[in-house]
Amino acid sequence: MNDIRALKEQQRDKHPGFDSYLECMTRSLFTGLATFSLGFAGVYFLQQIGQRYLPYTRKGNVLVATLVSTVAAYKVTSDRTLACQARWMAVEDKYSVLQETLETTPEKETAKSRGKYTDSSKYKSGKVAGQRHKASNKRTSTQDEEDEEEAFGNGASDESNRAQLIDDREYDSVASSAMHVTKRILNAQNVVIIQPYIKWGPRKSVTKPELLLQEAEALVRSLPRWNTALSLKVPVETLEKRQLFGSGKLEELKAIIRVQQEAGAMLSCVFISKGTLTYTQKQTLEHEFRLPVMDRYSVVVQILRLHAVSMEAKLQVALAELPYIWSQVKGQEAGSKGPIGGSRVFLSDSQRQMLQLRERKLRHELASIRSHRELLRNRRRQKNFPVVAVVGYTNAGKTSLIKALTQEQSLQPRDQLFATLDVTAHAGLLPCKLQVLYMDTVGFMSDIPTGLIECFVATLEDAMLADVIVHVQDMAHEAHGEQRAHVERTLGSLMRTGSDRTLTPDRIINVGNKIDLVPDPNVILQKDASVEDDDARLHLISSQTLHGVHELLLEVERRVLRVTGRQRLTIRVPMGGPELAWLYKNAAVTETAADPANAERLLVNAVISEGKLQQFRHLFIGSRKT
Ligand SMILES: Nc1nc2c(ncn2[C@@H]2O[C@H](COP(=O)(O)OP(=O)(O)OP(=O)(O)O)[C@@H](O)[C@H]2O)c(=O)[nH]1
Ligand SMILES: [Mg+2]
Repeated sequence: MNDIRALKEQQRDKHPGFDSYLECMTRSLFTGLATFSLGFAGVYFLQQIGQRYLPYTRKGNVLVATLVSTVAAYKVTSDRTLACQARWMAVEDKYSVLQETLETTPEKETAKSRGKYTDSSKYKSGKVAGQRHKASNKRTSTQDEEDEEEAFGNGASDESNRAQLIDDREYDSVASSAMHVTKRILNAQNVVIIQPYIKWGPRKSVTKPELLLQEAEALVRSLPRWNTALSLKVPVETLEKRQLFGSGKLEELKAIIRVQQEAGAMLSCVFISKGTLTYTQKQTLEHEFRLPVMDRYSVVVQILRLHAVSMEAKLQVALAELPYIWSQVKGQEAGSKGPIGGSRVFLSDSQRQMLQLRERKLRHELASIRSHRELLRNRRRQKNFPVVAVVGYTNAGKTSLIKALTQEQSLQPRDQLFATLDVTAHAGLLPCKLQVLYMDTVGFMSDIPTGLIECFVATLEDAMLADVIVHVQDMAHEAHGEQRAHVERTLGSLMRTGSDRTLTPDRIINVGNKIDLVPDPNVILQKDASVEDDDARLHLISSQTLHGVHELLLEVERRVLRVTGRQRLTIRVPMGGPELAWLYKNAAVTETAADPANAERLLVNAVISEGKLQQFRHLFIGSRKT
């Protein structure tokens, strides 16, 4: 697993002997030999000086030097070996627990299909399974498997039921007539983008129309083989009008499209960048333009369909499509007499039943996946790894930031909207050597109907329950202020709806990303200097050049320690005793040193939670003082 390998490599420099037992022993032996040589040379040299005054023989000198350096070398080697052994065993145990935690996150499915992590079955056999058994000595792997079966029911048949739900031809034809979405984009699509905006009055668009248009273009760019043939912004009085635009404007738009077509452009569709078009608006515009018309909802659904990798994400997207189809059907039933010419959604009785049944099945399957997620979340909590969720507007650089913080090479940031559709866990190491799990999340976007986002809210539950939330903002984006406000509003409403945790400022770290693209970062710094609460300050970084990433890591550490009630302590433990191994396993050990006051003891600097400290006290203290 790449996370584990990267972590081990990071630790390797800091912990001699970390990587393998053999290496551990070899290093101890070399330290012993070095002590012997230095000791011998030192003692011999001192005796040579003393020989002027005392009657030493050469043989005597060698004998004394050998004796003294052998004792010193023995002491150093044995202490080092014991410490090394304890550390090696404990750290390996701890990693196997981490490995198991990552393996059993809901992302296991995603990871498998992306080939991101190694096959989990490998860890259930042989050496690693043995270690896992040792590490989680209260739970056996059989218990784990029973839990999984209990939560998932009969795994294989569930999988095939879910795959059937996704691959349903009858449904696909209904979806394609209602939304113009397709399973695969086979041919190049030339899209006309029209961005309507209200110029005056109380309902005036908050975001500048140029920025809205840029976002619409970015949505089109996120689809393979989709090109923008033409993009226009059009002022309107209201977004509710039957034909959306005034008659004069509509004629103007039709003429522009006609000119394009006469010049030989093969236009595929018109993308009206409005959340959802009503059935009548869509019908009217399709009739007028003589081209299929899509709105933001259907374009986003098309992107989500193509980017969904895990079964959960696919089911979520499938569920997100249904309200849209029903709204089109209802619009038609309401007797809106749209002109003939648009794509009508005729549903037979059996198709209606099919849609109703599909909705029930999708909800059932998602509920079962979510109960499994809950189970895994509880298990992850028991394992006590602090969780840091990375949230933000789509394309702000969440995945890139996690890559910068964890050095996990398998993460592939993409310049696409909604590139990440699954909440995935990635192991990282804080400067104090405490392991944390970073959760990558689905990006937010404004002007996306709530029905579409609701389906992904459940995946954000994990993020809401994280110890610390990192809010990534794209400082190079002109509308970063609006984007930040939108994310904060959405996070606030998510907290109100489902979570038992409050969104206190000490849990949120504001990160200003892509600072390498900002011509004058001082302007941002000056603005931020007026913020009184230190916790609300913006941390300026670039995930690409890694500028400010180390400072951010220190801030993440500070918050994690504070929020999770962990503390740094120096604990005195007997050399080679069980205490050291216990600390390596249950706390983050930063440093060990010989106790100058007592040669039999070690001073261990560790980061430990209050609960674990109580446990340590209970297990080891009482009979002795630390
Ligand atoms: N110049 C620059 N580009 C960056 C930086 N961080 C991210 N990017 C680029 O921004 C694009 C989006 O990055 P991602 O990390 O995929 O963004 P995201 O927030 O995970 O996006 P979604 O998963 O789609 O919501 C990619 O092309 C990155 O290479 C940065 O600090 N500087
Ligand atoms: Mg991402």
